Amino acid sequence: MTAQILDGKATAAAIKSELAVRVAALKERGITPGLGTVLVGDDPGSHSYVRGKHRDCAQVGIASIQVELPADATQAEVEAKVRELNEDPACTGYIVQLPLPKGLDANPVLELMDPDKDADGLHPTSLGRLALGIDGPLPCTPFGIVELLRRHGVELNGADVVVVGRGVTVGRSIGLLLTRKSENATVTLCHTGTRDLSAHLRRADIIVAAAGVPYLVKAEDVRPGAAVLDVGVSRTEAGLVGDVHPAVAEVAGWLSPNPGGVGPMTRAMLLNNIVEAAERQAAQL
Ligand SMILES: Nc1nc2c(c(=O)[nH]1)N[C@@H](CN(C=O)c1ccc(C(=O)N[C@@H](CCC(=O)O)C(=O)O)cc1)CN2
Repeated sequence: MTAQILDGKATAAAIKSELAVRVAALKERGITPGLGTVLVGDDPGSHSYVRGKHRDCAQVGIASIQVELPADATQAEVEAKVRELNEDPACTGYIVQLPLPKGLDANPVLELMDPDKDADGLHPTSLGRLALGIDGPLPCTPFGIVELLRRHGVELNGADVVVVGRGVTVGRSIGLLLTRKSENATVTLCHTGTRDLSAHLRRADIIVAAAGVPYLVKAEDVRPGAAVLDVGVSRTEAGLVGDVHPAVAEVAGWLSPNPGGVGPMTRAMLLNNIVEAAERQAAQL
């Protein structure tokens, strides 16, 4: 068996075309959505992701506000930038690129954001809304995964989903999305304390590998026909390496590759969150 590809690049392009139409409609009503980004430090991955986010904005007609701080910025300096974006009317939504450099605490920064401008769905209010089933911005990577599966016709209803990794951007929140009535999946969250990871993986209909451990998921861990999404990425001497071993493609029914899978979807759902927030704002006019 060779897995069918869950093509994040093509799916994200289709979503961006749909969003461009909605942005044009907002502009006709005098509303220009604007994405702000706060990028601290010189991590090359974070710089590349943020560049990608602003490139996407230009493609769909969303305005860009870019805030950059050096790696030795203080907690107070980062928080001051967040306060500025809270007050900036041109910025309808924004994100703080994670992780922050060592020595900075992301949680107080996220808490300081205006929840109505949270484009990442990572503010405590947004995560609380998700837990309570109240509409609001959804975390971009989990949202992108759901959308990628949905647009390829991969069944979530009743599926056994095994997630590996408990980071805040994926593992912590994806269970909240996938166990909603609309998705109706059963979710197991595995992490470094999990006793027999292979046993969990082998019974999964869908695997979301978001641990940041090179080739953690091997072909022998995957049930034939399962859908496997490679989310984690590690920078090694051999270049960027995902969490899923290439031989998994011979066993899985569906494979979301890395790159070209969940990454572009994360960016597309960020734009979606910005457009939805602007539409909510337009409905109040
Ligand atoms: N504030 C946030 N920080 C982080 C998030 C997030 O959702 N919000 N997620 C990740 C990084 N991330 C988004 O910021 C991200 C990761 C990957 C991609 C992407 O498009 N990847 C491409 C490859 C790009 C390259 O090689 O440089 C792909 O997978 O094809 C976009 C965004 C952690 N931080």
